[in-house]
Amino acid sequence: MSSLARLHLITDTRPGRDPLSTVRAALSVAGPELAVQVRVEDNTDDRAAYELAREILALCDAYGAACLVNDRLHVALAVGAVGAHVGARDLPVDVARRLLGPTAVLGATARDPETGLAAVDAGASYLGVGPCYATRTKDGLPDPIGPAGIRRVASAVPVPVIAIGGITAAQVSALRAAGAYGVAVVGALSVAVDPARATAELLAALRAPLPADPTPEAAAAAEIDRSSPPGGGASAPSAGVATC
Ligand SMILES: Cc1ncc(COP(=O)(O)OP(=O)(O)O)c(N)n1
Ligand SMILES: Cc1nc(C(=O)O)sc1CCOP(=O)(O)O
Ligand SMILES: [Mg+2]
Repeated sequence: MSSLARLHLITDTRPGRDPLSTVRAALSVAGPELAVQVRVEDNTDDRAAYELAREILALCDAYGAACLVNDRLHVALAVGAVGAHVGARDLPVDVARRLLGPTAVLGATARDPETGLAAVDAGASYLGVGPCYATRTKDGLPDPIGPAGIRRVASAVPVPVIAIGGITAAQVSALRAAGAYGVAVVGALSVAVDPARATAELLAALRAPLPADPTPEAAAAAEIDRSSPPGGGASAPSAGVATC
């Protein structure tokens, strides 16, 4: 895997969900632009977690996508996943880094800049930051932090921030503008009527230029404006801009 994917699909293994078909649909659209995080319910036994991770890793390999395992580092190691994700109630980040080795992808949950910086010091290669918005997928979370919370963490740390919690394609632009490198979703894909289409919409939002980003044409035009002022000759100061 060359660089961290911007779209992370986290598996939904709650009753009535079909994680494998959601992963297949998402991979068929996103290929290597997707990372899949295998996350199982706390009461799922290790054998079932291992079997699911093995199947998902095989699917990811077929599409050149990265497979990460949530919480259970022994499962990540057992199946040969590219990395794992840990949070406050899991093994500490430095221990996870030691177990996974120096080249593994290692995500850590952070909800504030201090926790984020500590996780990076301990070896995290990206941060999962949230909950951005209200979510029904996980109980017991603190209040949503919104794009402002993403900005606080993203502006403080030198690693990619993956925003999480209540995210659909509609929120991606605001989160990217706040500094998120990418997003992680559960429900936006697992409960979608058409998960392939929902994946395409998330990807389109992640690929779209941000409002502040000039188009290549506008950037080129601005470059020409800067180097050749109206009428030619030396640059004329623009109104209200002091020059020395
Ligand atoms: C990308 C990403 N961000 C945050 C989390 C949450 O991890 P954690 O706080 O350990 O909670 P659980 O997912 O283990 O319930 C995540 N999994 N992925
Ligand atoms: C697993 C998880 N962790 C979160 C955190 O903020 O740490 S939010 C979350 C659930 C995300 O699911 P959905 O995309 O359906 O809202
Ligand atoms: Mg965890």
